[in-house]
Amino acid sequence: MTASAHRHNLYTVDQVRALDLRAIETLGIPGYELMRRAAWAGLSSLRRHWPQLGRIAVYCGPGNNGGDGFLLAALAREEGLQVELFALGAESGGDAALARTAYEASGGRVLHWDEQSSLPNVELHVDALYGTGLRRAPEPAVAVLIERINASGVPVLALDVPSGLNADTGHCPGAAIRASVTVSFIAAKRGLHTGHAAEQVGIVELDTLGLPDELWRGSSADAVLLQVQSLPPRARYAHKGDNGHVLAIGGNHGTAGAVRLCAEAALRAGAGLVSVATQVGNLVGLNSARPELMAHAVNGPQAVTPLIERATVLAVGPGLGQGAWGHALWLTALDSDKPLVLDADGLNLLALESRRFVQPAVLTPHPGEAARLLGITTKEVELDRFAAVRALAQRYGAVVVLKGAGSLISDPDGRLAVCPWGNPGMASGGMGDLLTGIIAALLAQGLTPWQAACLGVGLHARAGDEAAQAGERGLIASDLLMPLRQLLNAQPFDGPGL
Ligand SMILES: NC(=O)C1=CN([C@@H]2O[C@H](COP(=O)(O)OP(=O)(O)OC[C@H]3O[C@@H](n4cnc5c(N)ncnc54)[C@H](O)[C@@H]3O)[C@@H](O)[C@H]2O)[C@@H](O)CC1
Ligand SMILES: [K+]
Repeated sequence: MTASAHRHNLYTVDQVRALDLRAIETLGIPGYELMRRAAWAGLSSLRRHWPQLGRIAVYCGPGNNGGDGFLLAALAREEGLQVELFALGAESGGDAALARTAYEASGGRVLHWDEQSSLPNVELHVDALYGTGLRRAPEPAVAVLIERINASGVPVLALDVPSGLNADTGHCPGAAIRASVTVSFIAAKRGLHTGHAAEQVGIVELDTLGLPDELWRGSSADAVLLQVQSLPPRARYAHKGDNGHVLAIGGNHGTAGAVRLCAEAALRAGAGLVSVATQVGNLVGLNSARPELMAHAVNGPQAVTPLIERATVLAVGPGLGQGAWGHALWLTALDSDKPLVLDADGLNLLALESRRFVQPAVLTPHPGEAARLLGITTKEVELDRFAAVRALAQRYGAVVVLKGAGSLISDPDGRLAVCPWGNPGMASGGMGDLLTGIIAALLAQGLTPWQAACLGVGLHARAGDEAAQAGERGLIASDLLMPLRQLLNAQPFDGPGL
């Protein structure tokens, strides 16, 4: 595996530890040498981002992350920077103790932090409190320090992991550093790319500490980051029948907008034909707003069955409701053998009446829906989004997209991809309806559920980023439709990811 390939791979903390150990035991590189390289990597990132700096503060915790901080402080002093260094937590032995000795031998002073201390007057804070060894929420005195650093308005360089963020899960059990830049060592940790991480990490850089490619050979990653991708150009002789027929089922009284957004996204994502099965009262509105849609009034299973038979893929749930009408359509859709995408009330009904999918299926829950499907709380889902999405995919025999910052995609075999795009402007009504329509359209064009979910999530998030260039607040779902079309038709990228 080449250095560039493993940059898209994400690892669990245990996998990173195994790589560390392999570097030490198999390649014969001492742990202290790795720590020295980590300190160099931190200092060169500092120099790149803040070339004019004169005064820095370094906060060192009790473990090896603190060791990285001591050595960075010693190197920074040698380069003529003024360094204030605070040590927190009981002194530990091993490489971290050697690093502390090296710092003190360079003439550096170690200060002690308590809640009465004030932050030094510096131009940059270097966070070396906790790395991959975080076990629990930082204790109160450290939490106070973290809050003060975050409130100081001074930039923060985090070594390996912003302290307080669980590098395995992306969850923060308590106070956590909000970094401007995180320089991560050896391998990309998966927890820096989903959940709370979006708020904490800033710019993430990876430094592989000069380790040779053979280190990664034979080691498997836990997940991949999605790559930029689009669909290949259409055949010149294509006709609409070649590009699939999506049937969107939903739009109960008062929620016609949801099914319209879903159907319109399916059109913009390239489906050849898009039909809508909905309440009779929505027909006029749908037809006049989007004449390309074929809207049908359905009052129950008999009316929807022939529409399902003509469709390639079903998008079930936007605005469906959980009443008798929605439930009857839902059952008819699930009992057909048509590939489907299930969202919103389609998922809420599934939580009430569980089943395993025999047909190709993609489920797109947000954390609240995922919690209902798993019978746990939303907080428990957020504690470990990786475990939650894998459990869902396995339980339902489907590809599952767990939405939210750093959306995750998993299949029943445990394969996992993480979306690096998207922004908080997308936390607004209708965004999920679009995603459902996009994935359905990609399935209808012949992609597998895994490919359709990966490409669909990536296109949706990137379209959201394009649309957010005019501002995150006030971004509405329809704003994504034009960028979506452009991104879908861009040159395909032939890299890893799908
Ligand atoms: N060979 C290696 O393993 C290398 C490790 N490196 C650094 O070492 C880090 C991992 O080091 P460690 O495994 O020593 O772990 P950390 O330094 O991340 O932290 C663990 C220490 O903090 C304590 N701790 C954890 N959570 C706490 C909390 N909430 N409150 C108080 N104390 C808490 C633990 O008991 C332990 O003493 C990496 O993130 C990286 O920065 C780098 O030096 C590169 C090489
Ligand atoms: K840190």
